[in-house]
Amino acid sequence: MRCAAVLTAAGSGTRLGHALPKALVPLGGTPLLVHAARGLVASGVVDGLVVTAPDGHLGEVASLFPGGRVPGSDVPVRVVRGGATRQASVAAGLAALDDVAPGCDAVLVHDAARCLAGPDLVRRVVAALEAGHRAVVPGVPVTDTVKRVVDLPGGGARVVETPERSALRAVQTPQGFTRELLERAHRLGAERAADETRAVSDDAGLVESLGEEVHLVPGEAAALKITTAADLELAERLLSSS
Ligand SMILES: Nc1ccn([C@@H]2O[C@H](COP(=O)(O)OP(=O)(O)OP(=O)(O)O)[C@@H](O)[C@H]2O)c(=O)n1
Ligand SMILES: C[C@](O)(CO)[C@H](O)COP(=O)(O)O
Repeated sequence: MRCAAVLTAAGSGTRLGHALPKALVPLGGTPLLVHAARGLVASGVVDGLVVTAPDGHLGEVASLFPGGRVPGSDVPVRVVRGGATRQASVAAGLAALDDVAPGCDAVLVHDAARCLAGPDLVRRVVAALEAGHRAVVPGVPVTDTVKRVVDLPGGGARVVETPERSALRAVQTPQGFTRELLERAHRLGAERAADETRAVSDDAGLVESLGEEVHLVPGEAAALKITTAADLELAERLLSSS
């Protein structure tokens, strides 16, 4: 199996509130997106990488990959301009796959924001693809009780349902797909984007809307998504204790 990865790094990081776009924020002195790229490559199962960069930062992102390679490896990198949404950024990345891994038949989609995801996690996702699954997500059990709510007209919200917790998983990235399935799911996603009221927040969600099966593999705590300043502090502690 020939596997390429799309590393989504084009978000602004509004909830983090840093002066830099989130993927360029340093963790232990190294930008989040470089940590994430190294984690993918350390798995030994990624043949090429497309990075989606924030508008206005393409040169800066490219300079993090001297010679067009992930530092410390010979894995080729192409930097492309991301889109207005994560979904649009992934689609832009998919269009460049053949520049880094011509003819690849599997794709990982990974968030720069999950910068500490480790090589074992990446290998678990790819092993499930190699075993014949066409869509694979890593997930961890949910530890909070989750409520479905509706907003009230005057403000606040009302609980309408408590889903059975044992059946819930918080899903992470990298998510893995056969290339054919992911490209088909994104074509459908682009068609629906204009009139869809409920945005799909991950790639597996697009695949599910095709009626295709998505396989779950165990996730890991280190693959937390850096969303807020508190997440960044936690990641700093995890990094310095590793
Ligand atoms: N238009 C976008 C939006 C997000 N992303 C990437 O998708 C991942 C997950 O997105 P999220 O954590 O929501 O990042 P931001 O959109 O930057 O965060 P915020 O919503 O707080 O602005 C991140 O690695 C982010 O860089 C992207 O490539 N293109
Ligand atoms: C793809 C993802 O990381 C899976 O948990 C998540 O859906 C991204 O969500 P965000 O709101 O774009 O951070």
